[in-house]
Amino acid sequence: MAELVFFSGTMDCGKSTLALQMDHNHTARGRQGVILTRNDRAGAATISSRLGLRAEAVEVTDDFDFHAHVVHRLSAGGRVDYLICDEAQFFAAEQVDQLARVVDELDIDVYTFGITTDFRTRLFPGSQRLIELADRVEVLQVEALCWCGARATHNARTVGGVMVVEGAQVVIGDISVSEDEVGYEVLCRRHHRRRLTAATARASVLSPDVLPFEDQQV
Ligand SMILES: Nc1ncnc2c1ncn2[C@@H]1O[C@H](COP(=O)(O)OP(=O)(O)O)[C@@H](O)[C@H]1O
Ligand SMILES: Cc1cn([C@H]2C[C@H](O)[C@@H](COP(=O)(O)O)O2)c(=O)[nH]c1=O
Repeated sequence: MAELVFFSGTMDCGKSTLALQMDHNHTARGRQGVILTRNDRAGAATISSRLGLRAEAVEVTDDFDFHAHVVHRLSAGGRVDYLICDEAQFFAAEQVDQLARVVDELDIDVYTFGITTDFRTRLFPGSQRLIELADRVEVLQVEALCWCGARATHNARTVGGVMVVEGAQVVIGDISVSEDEVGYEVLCRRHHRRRLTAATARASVLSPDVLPFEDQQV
């Protein structure tokens, strides 16, 4: 029986790498799939991983209908055994419902990949609907780490290394960006709550006005 699976985690935990690996493994066994994504950092109609892998993909737009897209391919004589859907947090809730229809009515496996929460720790609409509808939610095994060494569970948005809490939900970006750019950093919940990024933690340790690092409740 086909299934709808949501592989989730923080930014930089290997989701796109896993998506490309899964596509490779299925293709190697003669299965035919379609890769789809929305707003990849590398540009439109592309899926990219920080390990250097990338592939062409179908770009999902606001008015894209997953069910209609697959039916169209099948009607044109194509074969579709599975869908790989990256950056699924950016999909609309209705689009996730369409993915569930693809699984249930067309018996096609749908593997989705995305971050669950935004820089304010709120669920993205696509992720929320996937958690509600998926047959399985899988948390990636490769753990991204907070600067303190604990497992990173949350995504912070930064400007010049300082965490910000105001702004649009969607701002395409990356970790490790230059000082003046909007970027992201993964943190444990404790440090996300305290808005303590690697840069601000370093600055507070270096400041003569604060207690030594180990004496602080960080
Ligand atoms: N130079 C490197 N050497 C080994 N692994 C790396 C390197 N750069 C990135 N990675 C791995 O790639 C992961 C990020 O993969 P990616 O698929 O881009 O993540 P995501 O899609 O979840 O944001 C990192 O967590 C790390 O494990
Ligand atoms: C937390 C957060 C992230 N984003 C964007 C930033 C990136 O373009 C993607 C995540 O990509 P990754 O492959 O998982 O690294 O999401 C955003 O728009 N808003 C946010 O709050």
